[in-house]
Amino acid sequence: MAHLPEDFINKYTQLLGEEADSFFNSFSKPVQKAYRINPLKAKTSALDVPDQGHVPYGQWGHFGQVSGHTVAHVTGAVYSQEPSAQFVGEVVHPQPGERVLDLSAAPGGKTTHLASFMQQKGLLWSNEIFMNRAKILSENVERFGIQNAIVTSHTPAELSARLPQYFDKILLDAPCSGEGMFRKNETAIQQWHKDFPQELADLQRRILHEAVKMLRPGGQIIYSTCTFAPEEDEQMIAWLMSTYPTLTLNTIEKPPHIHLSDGRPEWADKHYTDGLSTESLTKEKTDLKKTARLWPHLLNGEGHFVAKLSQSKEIQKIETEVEPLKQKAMDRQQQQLIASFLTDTLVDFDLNQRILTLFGERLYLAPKETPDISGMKILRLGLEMGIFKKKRFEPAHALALALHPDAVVQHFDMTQAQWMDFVHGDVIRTQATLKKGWVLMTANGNGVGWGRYVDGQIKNFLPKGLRFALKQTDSLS
Ligand SMILES: C[S@@+](CC[C@H](N)C(=O)[O-])C[C@H]1O[C@@H](n2cnc3c(N)ncnc32)[C@H](O)[C@@H]1O
Repeated sequence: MAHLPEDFINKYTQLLGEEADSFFNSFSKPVQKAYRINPLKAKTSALDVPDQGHVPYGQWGHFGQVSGHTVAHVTGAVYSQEPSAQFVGEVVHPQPGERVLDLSAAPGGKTTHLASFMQQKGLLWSNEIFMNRAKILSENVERFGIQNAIVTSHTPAELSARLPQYFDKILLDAPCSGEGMFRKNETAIQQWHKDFPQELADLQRRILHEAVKMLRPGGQIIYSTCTFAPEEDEQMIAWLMSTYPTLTLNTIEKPPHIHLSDGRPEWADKHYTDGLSTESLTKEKTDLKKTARLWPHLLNGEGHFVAKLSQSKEIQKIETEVEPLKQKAMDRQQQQLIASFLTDTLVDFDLNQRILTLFGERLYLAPKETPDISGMKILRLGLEMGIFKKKRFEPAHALALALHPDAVVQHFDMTQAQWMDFVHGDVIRTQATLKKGWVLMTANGNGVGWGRYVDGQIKNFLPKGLRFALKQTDSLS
C-alpha cells in the first residue's frame, strides 16, 4: 500500500466512518490504465492496442495500456487517460460549433476529449499557465489532429481581461491537492500536508472568479478536481453559488451501473468535522448531491469530483464586444504558392468558415470565431497549414496529423519495415507509382507525417524532435 500521511488517514477515518477501511484498502490495488479512441482520425478500429473492455462512461474509452512508440499513439489514434478522468469530458459534452474554454488544460487529456465531441467545429480554447506545460499541451493537440483549437499560455486573469463573457462552456479542471492521484503518483503523497487542501482552495477561488467573468449569459461552467478534500469540492461549489447567486447547479446523471456517487452536502460546511446532518442544511447545500464523486473503492479508476453549473441568461451583458481576429493576409506570391499546394496536394480542402492568416512566415487556418489575439501568447492558432520558405511552401506536420488519406492527392501506406525507417528519420525507397511532390505517409490507415517523392525515393519530413528508433520486435499492428 502507498504510505498515506497520518493526518490524511485521520481526516478520512472521521469523514467516511464505516466506509473508511474499504477506501484505504483501495490504495493497495493496482492503478487501472485506460485510453480513448480518437474519432477525428480516419481509422478508429483494429488499432495496435490492447482492449480490456469499455470504460463505462462515453463511447471512446477502453481499459488497457498503450505504449508511447506504438503506431496508435504516434498517429494520435488513441490518447492515454485514466478512466475516472474520462468522466469529466462526458460532463462537459460540448456541441460542435460552440465556444469552449479549457482553462487549465495541460497536458491535454480533457482538451483532446472535448475536441472529440466538437468534430472540428466551433472554437476550443485550450490554455495552460506554465509555458513548458503549454508546449506539451500543444504537441498533444497536434498529434490528436485537432483543427479548431487555439492554445495559449496565460494566467486566468490575463485571459478574462481579453475574453469577457465569451464562452458557451468553460472547464476548470483545477490545480488541486491531488489526493485522488495518491495511488498513481508518489509525489502527490509527498507534497500533501494537512493545510494543503485549504491552500489550493484559496487558489481555486481566485481562478473561479476569473472563469465566471468569461462565461456568456446562459453558459455552463464545469469544475473538476482529482481530490477527495471537501475544502476543494463541495465547499468550493457552496462558496461559488453563494458568491454568484446567478449560477445554478445542474444535476450530473448517475446511472447505477457506473457506480458514481453523489456529492456530500454535509461536507459543505467548514465545520464538517463536527458531523452536521443533512437535515440541518439549507436547500442550497443539499443541492450539492447533484455533483458527482468518483471513489476508487467503488469503481475502476482514481478519485475525482465534478460539478456543473449554469449561468443565468438574464445577467447583464458587458458593453465592450470582443473584437474579431485581425487577419494577416498573404502577399501575391504566397497566395500563388498556397493555391498550387492546395491543387497539387490536397483534395477538395474546405477553407470555408475558417480564416487563413499568417503568423510570421507560418500560415494558419483559424476558426472563424477567433477573436483578436494581438499581443497574446499563442502556441497554436487552429490548424497550422505550413511555412513559407523563400519561393516554396512546406506543409506543417500538424496538417499531416489532421488530414485523412482520402483528403490528399497521394498517400503512401507504410509496411512494418518502412514505418521503422520513417520514425527513425530515414529516406523510404519505393517502386510505387507516385508523382513528384508531397506524399502523406500513413501507418495503419492514419497520417503520421509528410514525405516528398522524387525518383523512387520519399524524403522524410518527420520533425527531428519526434524521431525515434524501434527494435525489430515492435510491430505495426
Ligand atoms: C489537473 S491539472 C490539468 C489537467 C488537464 N486538464 C488534463 O486533463 O490533462 C491542473 C493544471 O492547472 C495548472 N495550474 C497551476 N497553477 C495554476 C494557476 N495559478 N492558474 C491556472 N492554472 C494553474 C497546472 O499547471 C495544471 O496543468
